[in-house]
Parts: sequence; structure tokens; C-alpha cells
Amino acid sequence: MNYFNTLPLRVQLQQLGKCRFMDSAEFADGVNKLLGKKIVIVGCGAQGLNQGLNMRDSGLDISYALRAEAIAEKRQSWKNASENGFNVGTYEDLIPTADLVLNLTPDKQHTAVVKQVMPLMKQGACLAYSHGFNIVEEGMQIRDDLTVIMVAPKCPGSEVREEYKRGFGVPTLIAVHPENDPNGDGLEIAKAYAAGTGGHRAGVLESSFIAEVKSDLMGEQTILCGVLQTGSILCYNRMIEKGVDAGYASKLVQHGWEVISEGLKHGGITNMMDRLSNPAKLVANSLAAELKDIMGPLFQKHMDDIMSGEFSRVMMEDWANDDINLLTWREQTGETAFEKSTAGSMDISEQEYYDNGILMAAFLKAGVELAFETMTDAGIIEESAYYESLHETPLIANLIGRKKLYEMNKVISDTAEYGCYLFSHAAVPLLEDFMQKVDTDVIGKGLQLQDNNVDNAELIAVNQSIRNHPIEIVGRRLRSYMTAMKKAI
Ligand SMILES: NC(=O)C1=CN([C@@H]2O[C@H](COP(=O)(O)OP(=O)(O)OC[C@H]3O[C@@H](n4cnc5c(N)ncnc54)[C@H](OP(=O)(O)O)[C@@H]3O)[C@@H](O)[C@H]2O)C=CC1
Ligand SMILES: CC[C@](O)(C(C)=O)C(=O)O
Ligand SMILES: [Mg+2]
Ligand SMILES: [Mg+2]
Repeated sequence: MNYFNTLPLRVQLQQLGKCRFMDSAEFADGVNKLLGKKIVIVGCGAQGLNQGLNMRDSGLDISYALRAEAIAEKRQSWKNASENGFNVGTYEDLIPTADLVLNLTPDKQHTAVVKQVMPLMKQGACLAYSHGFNIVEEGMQIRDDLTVIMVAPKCPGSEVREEYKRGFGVPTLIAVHPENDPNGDGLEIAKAYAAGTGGHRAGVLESSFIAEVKSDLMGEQTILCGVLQTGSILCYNRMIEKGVDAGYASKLVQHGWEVISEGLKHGGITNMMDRLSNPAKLVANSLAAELKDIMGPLFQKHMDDIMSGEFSRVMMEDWANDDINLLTWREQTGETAFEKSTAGSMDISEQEYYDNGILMAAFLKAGVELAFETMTDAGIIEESAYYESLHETPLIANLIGRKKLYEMNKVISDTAEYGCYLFSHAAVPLLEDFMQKVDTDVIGKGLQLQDNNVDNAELIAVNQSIRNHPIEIVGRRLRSYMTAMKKAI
């Protein structure tokens, strides 16, 4: 049963709005609360392996409980754990002595995994998630004596590790399930767990299972994965129709997202748009406005379906139907012209990605702003909406840079992959007429103007509207905290 839908509106609103940016002083105890405790991670995939590596490097005692078949068949999860020198065992071997069990298996498996793990857990232990779908959307009931917490990195697993190795971390949401905090120390455990992953160095939001689930689903379906997939397919196809060299088009799209969104990472939408020439900025701004008009209702539909539980109901139907939609969409994505293309060996300078990728900058601006606006309209707090849109976009773009859409969809969770396909299957046809009007001046070849003259008044008005968008205001503040914390290390 959908837990969120069982709550009175008053509690729904209070939980959705729960979001407090924690002070770094609150992490002064680091991992102490978990030192000497037995931590067992169930599953050794994208999050499981990388969180475990970080936590072990932070001095914690980590082992992996895998299903017996995975051990017997020496599956990838077994290789991940044992080749990295971790102790690996079955649930029966490891769960009964665990103080903290991290359930880092795919969301689809959570009910089955928790039903197997829970009876083995010792009295008073703690169960942790990195995404609250099982609790919020499936209403999983956890034994009364167990504490239930969430530590959700706002980032793919691979980057959780990379940032830690750089001496930093990734922004993280932590929460305690209000139904399961029997000893009143859930928050202390979650803080120590977040410190173990390095998340406290980048910024931690004390939030709720509900706010995490509703915002995470929205971010991944729309800007983070859905818009990047949609934009990749459309931009590549249009360049081919317009006679742009296929190798160039492939490279521009594959690497353009990460290069252009690097501008977002450093200085938000303002900086990304400032990297364009003045005439290109005005063009990108008006393309973004058109994209927002066209895609706005689709963003709202995704948010509404996530809030009502319709999205999770339909996805769970697919789970029960052997993932037929997920697998069909995955195969179709592999067959798209962009995915089958090969990037050319030509050099494309950083500036050229901006100059010839004006439409990609417009997709990023439209997608980030729409995701932020739609989430905050639905009651998600601005800080959380910022992490789920602008902050995480460059991290996902890096995955496309590595191995196109395949890599992105492999590294993200199955839940995110399903939502990404759902969005892009609706968005690609929706943007068909818009794409017919765009030419190589905005994607592929650049404006190629003789001079960069613009009207001052128009430029000032556009600059002001970009800089004063609420995501830019909260973004400037959050990025300043991150810089401050980085220096403190
Ligand atoms: N992917 C990401 O970057 C992010 C994920 N999350 C959340 O983290 C959690 C883990 O996701 P993710 O890391 O993507 O998961 P993965 O798909 O990478 O997890 C694979 C692991 O789960 C195990 N597993 C699969 N099915 C079962 C099962 N039925 N019983 C027991 N173990 C099973 C696999 O073992 P085996 O070898 O036995 O198949 C493998 O070890 C999810 O809640 C997700 O929403 C949160 C933020 C980002
Ligand atoms: C963006 C997708 C994600 O939510 C994530 C990497 O944060 C996921 O579920 O994989
Ligand atoms: Mg996420
Ligand atoms: Mg997710």
C-alpha cells in the first residue's frame, strides 16, 4: 500500500517540506557512532560497492551479504566485493550479527530482500536505504524494534567514489523513518553513515523519506536523464538530416552535455549562458523559453503522477510483467541512430561545444529551470530541488560522455532508467515540430555571424531574468557552502 497516500494532508505537506541544510559542525563526531559496529551491505552494485569502499576508507567495518547464487556463481557482485578484499557471506552468515544493514539492491527487489533480511536482523539493529521507494511507495512495514534510516547520495555510485578519492564528497539527503526510530538515535546513525561516505564534506540535508522519493523520482525522470536522452536523440538526428558530418554530430552530442554543463557546475545557468556569445545567448534564451512552453505540461504530468502514486503503480505493473516496458525501451534506445554512431576523431575545443551546441545549452536551461519550478510548486524545498536538478546534471552528463546513453542507463538505478525512458518516449514526439524549425546555426555549425552586435536593452533584460531565477539565487548560496567546506579539508 502506498504509505504517502495513507497519510493525512497535514503530515504529507510537513514531510514534503522537510529539508534543513545541516551545519558542518553537526558532523564533528564524524563516523564515531559507527566505529566498531558491524556494517553489512546487501548488494554490491553501483551504490553498494562505492559506498562500501568509502566507508571502509573512513575506518568502518564493512562486509557484504549476497544471495547464495551470486556467491556460488561468482557473479559480478561477488567479484566487486571479493576482489576489493571485503568479507563476503550469505544473509545467514552475516545479517544476524550486523548492527547496521544497508539495503543497496535495486528498488524492485526491496520487498523481497527486506522480507528475507528482516527476520535475521538482531533486536534493535538498524536498516538503511539510499532511496525510500520501498517505504514510501510500497508501504513496507519494518519490525518495531528496528531503526530505519536513509542516506541518499544525490549522485551516481561511480561519482560517490570519485569525489571521495578527491578528498571531498557528494551532497546527500539523510532521513529517519518516523515510524521506526525506537531508540531516538536514527539521526545520529544516519549522520555517521553520511560522514563515512564523505557526504558531509559536500553538504547534507536533513530531510524525510517522502521528500527524497518524490524529488528523486522527478529529477531522474526529467532533467537528469529524460531530457539528456531526449536532447541527445533529437540533436543528433537533426544534424544528420541537415548534412552535418556524422562523426562530428556524434562527438558534439556525446561530449557536449558534459562540457556545457561544466559551466552549470561552476556558476549555474548564469555562467553557462555567459559562455555563449551575446547573440548566441539571446538565441539560446528564446529557444529555452519555447522548450519550456512545450515541455512544461509534460513535466507537470510527471510530477502529478509521482505525487499521486500513479507513476509507481504503473512501474510496479511493469515489474510484475517481467519488466517488459523497461526491456523494450532499453533495446530501442540501443537502436537509436545516436547510440549506434561513432564519435569522430576531430578536435572540438571547449568553446566550440558552446558555440555549435546552442540548442544543447537551451535544453539544459529549459530542463533545469522546469524541473526546479515543478518540484518547488509541488512543495519540495528549494535546496532539495537544486540538488535534484542543476547540481546533479553535470554528474549524469559525465556518464554520457563516457559511453553515451548506454553508460548513463547502466549506472543509474533501474527505477531511474524506467523513468528516463518513460519521459523521453513522450518528449521526442512532442518536440517533433519544434525540431523541424531548427537548423545547423543552433546545432552543429554555430551562428557564423560577421559581428556580435546585440541590442543592449534586450541583453540586459535577458541577463536579469537569467540571474534572478530562484534556482540561481539558491544555487549561489549552496555553491558558496561547498567551496567553503572544500577549503576546510
Ligand atoms: N545507481 C545509483 O547511482 C543510485 C542508486 N540509488 C539507490 O541505491 C539502491 C541500489 O541501487 P543500485 O546501486 O543502482 O543497484 P544495482 O542495480 O547496481 O544493484 C545490484 C546489486 O543488487 C543485487 N541484487 C539484485 N537483485 C537482487 C535480489 N533479488 N536479491 C538480492 N540482491 C540482489 C545484485 O546482486 P546479484 O549479483 O545477486 O544480482 C547486485 O549486487 C537503490 O535503492 C537505488 O534507488 C540511489 C542513488 C543513486
Ligand atoms: C539520477 C538517477 C538517480 O536518482 C541518481 C544517480 O541519483 C538514480 O536513481 O540512479
Ligand atoms: Mg538520485
Ligand atoms: Mg534515483
